Amino acid sequence: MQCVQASFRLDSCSCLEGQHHRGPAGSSGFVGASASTASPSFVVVVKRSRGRPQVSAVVGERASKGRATSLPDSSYGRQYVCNSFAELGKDHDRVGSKGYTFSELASFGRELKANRQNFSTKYLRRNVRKERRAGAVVEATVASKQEIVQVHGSGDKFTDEERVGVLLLNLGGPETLDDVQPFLYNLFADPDIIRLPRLFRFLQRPLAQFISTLRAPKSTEAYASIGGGSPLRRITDDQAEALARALEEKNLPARVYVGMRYWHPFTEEAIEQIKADGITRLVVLPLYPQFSISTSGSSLRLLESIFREDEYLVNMQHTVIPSWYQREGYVQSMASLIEKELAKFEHPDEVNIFFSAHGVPVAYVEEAGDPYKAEMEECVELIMREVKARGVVSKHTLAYQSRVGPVEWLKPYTDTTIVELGKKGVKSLLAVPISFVSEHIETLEEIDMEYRELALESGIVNWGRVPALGCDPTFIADLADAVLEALPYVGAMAVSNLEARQSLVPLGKVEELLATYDTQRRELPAPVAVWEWGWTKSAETWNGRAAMLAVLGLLVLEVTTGQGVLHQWGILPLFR
Ligand SMILES: C=CC1=C(C)c2cc3[nH]c(cc4nc(cc5[nH]c(cc1n2)c(C)c5CCC(=O)O)C(CCC(=O)O)=C4C)c(C)c3C=C
Ligand SMILES: [Fe+2]
Repeated sequence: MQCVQASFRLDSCSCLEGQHHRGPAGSSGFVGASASTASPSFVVVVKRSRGRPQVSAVVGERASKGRATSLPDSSYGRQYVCNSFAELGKDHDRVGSKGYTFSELASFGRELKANRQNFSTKYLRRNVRKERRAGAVVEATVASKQEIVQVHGSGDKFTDEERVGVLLLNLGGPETLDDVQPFLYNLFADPDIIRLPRLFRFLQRPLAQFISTLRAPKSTEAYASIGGGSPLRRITDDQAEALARALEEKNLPARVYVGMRYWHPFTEEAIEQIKADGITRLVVLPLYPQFSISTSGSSLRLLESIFREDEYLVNMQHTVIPSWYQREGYVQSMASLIEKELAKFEHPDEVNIFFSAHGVPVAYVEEAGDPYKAEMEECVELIMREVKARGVVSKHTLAYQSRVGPVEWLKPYTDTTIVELGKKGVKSLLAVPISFVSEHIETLEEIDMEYRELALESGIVNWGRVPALGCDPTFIADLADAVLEALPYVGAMAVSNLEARQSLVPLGKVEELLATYDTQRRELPAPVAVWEWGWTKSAETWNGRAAMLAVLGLLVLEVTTGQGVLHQWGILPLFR
């Protein structure tokens, strides 16, 4: 076997017997230290990277400095066993396209050696899959736990470089009016949206069917009034594209994926794409500035269950940015939008800056420990501090909108607060949607139509609304910075890295994250009990409650008798 001479001295190295291969379209390889070879210190794999053969993997023990950047073409596809890194050239400190130092590679090698079992199974399988996806013909050999591990392939699309992915998580919205009811079903079937006591969890899906059917006409009308569907997918896709561009400008080529919780493209679809693209490092970024169990929490819980069951994903390095409302770029861009809209009023100083956040049931915060309210209040404070620093003296208010169902939600409610402000003589109001970064049904219909009308009826004369951030350049650049800052934590284990634990939670620890927020996962507490006659909120509350009780009663009857509407629809046999 002849050893190929490279620009470095390879006089004391040898090509690894039976381990080199060069397919017609080039080759790539992965190799482990061999117990059967004559006690080599390192095994070096040469692959093509950016058109040039480069050392792409080294497995060994000793650290030294050196670089192998100008290998001859003939070395491509070969693997060498070397006794020291000095053989690969002196005076250089980086190796291959990954830019690893030799000492990093050596510790990599040590790790592999220490975990030979891991190396020869999980790690190998992952590499085989990557090669296959790149169109390579792959042969893999695991001689034994202690023996040579080897993958040979042909196909040059795959390079050994890291592939960074960013997964944007969002809620999703119906794209057509026909989508409304199934979208609502998905939403209400989520145990993080309707939190049933453990004993009643089996009712989740029938209840979701029931509530979504009841709510569909009202929601359909709302979606019809904003053009027949939610703009969320289009806006989120635009944000993903803008983020990818911003990352590229910051020298991080990355693919950005969109994973929606309740409608297309579903999180599961995004994950399939991430796998197909062979992403090796993933940053998970929920598009909600503030964390809530019902939004980011729900998406992360879903992700975690997907990750747990998939070997590729279990092995993929990742990290999560749970919330980012306190980031300077986000605060600045919100302040700029507010400043710009305020300037449109004749007397900006007299305008009430009215932050309207999507609500959550009080029980989420008080019973389950959802940090949403605290994060929201801090977020508003940070934005107002920035707005005031720019010379604005207007007063501000925070209220919560969009409540659904018969329980108590975070107060003050947006509608009652608008009426109260009107009564107090406020004449100018600037609505600021704060819990979401895209236009959606609750900005376009609820704020722009319902609340505007209510405000005008309540004596407010001048109405304005701050647009959602969308693709605001400062905001997108800040998201890109958040991703860059998160990257060093990718793969960092919370247990061993206190800093990572405090600021960013690796996905494997989402359960821990939620456990902090959602300590006991208790059922919803008894709802408000003030009765008012007429078509009032409390009447709605009681109607809702009565409907809920009726459904429960019917379900119990159906389960015990085996007869009823749900059996006719074919829903209940699922639970037999
Ligand atoms: C931070 C934002 C959001 C929180 C918190 C939130 C909690 C939450 N939402 C519902 C019920 C519904 N939400 C609906 C739509 C919807 N919700 C959010 C954001 C938050 N939800 C968005 C961005 C959207 C709109 C998507 C779009 O299509 O544009 C809907 C459907 C619309 C409707 O019928 O009103 C429901 C229902 C609950 C119960 C909840 C907390 C428990
Ligand atoms: Fe919602």
